[in-house]
Amino acid sequence: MEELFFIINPVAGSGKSLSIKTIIEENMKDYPGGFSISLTKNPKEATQIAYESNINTIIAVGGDGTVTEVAKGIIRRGYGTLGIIPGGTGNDLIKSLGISKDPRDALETIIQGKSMKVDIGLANGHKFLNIGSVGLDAEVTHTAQTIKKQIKSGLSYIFSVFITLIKFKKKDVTIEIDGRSQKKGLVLFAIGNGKYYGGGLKMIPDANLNDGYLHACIVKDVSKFRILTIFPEVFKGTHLRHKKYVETFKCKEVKFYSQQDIYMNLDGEVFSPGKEISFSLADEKLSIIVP
Ligand SMILES: Nc1ncnc2c1ncn2[C@@H]1O[C@H](COP(=O)(O)OP(=O)(O)OP(=O)(O)O)[C@@H](O)[C@H]1O
Repeated sequence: MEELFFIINPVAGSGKSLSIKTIIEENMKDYPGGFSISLTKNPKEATQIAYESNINTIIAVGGDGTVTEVAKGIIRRGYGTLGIIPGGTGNDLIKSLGISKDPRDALETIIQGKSMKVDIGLANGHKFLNIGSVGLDAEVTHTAQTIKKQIKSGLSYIFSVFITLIKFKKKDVTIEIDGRSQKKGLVLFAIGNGKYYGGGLKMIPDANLNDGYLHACIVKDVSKFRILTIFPEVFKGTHLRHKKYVETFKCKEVKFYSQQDIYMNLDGEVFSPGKEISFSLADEKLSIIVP
């Protein structure tokens, strides 16, 4: 049995992750491989801690933000396996991986140590694991990061949807999918390897983490009333049945040109890439512990 290294974000899930420290200490005390724990002291620090560690298997204890940060450290280091114990307000990636949201069960999965190699997304050179998006969603995430300071709840994302919708204008874009170009007015474009984002929205139900393809969902230019009627269906993934407004595809590469400056959301982090984004898959994969 190999040594395990846990990186805990003590503020994730408003302290839920910190409470998992005791669960780890109790359940790991007789673990033959040995273990160590590090608590992050500052935002983004998990990437550097993972990068500097020489322990092969590193477990992120926190929300999707912490998971992405630890993953980036492992990818930059060039070797190793990622484990996840969910302790955040948002843990969307585990839903695509089949990892339990119960920390004890998730720890049991880690001890069993079965892993799978997942695809890594690339967007203008930035790596991501779950979903990248442009349009309404990215603007919602931008708003959510502002209002989250006031509303400490998974519902902050839902509130942000309504606030952003009021001022939202469609995006005029050209999308080049594996070399085939089409002009569109769109509300939302989401692409990646995971199915869920935004705290439980099943945006790309057909996505697959390890099939070597990017999976995308486009919500075309529709009225705000129509968006409001379709939106609740995204929780179940049944929005795909509205084929007139919602389109899905899988591909190797997407080039995205917008007439307006846009925001891009990559695994919950908002970027301002200007007017052009290129989405593809990295050459390497990431090993993640799964049930
Ligand atoms: N010690 C720390 N103090 C403050 N922020 C931290 C600390 N350690 C990590 N962070 C930051 O906390 C943020 C949120 O982490 P994470 O997504 O894992 O938790 P969460 O509770 O699900 O978050 P969110 O409120 O975004 O849903 C990350 O951006 C991370 O960089």
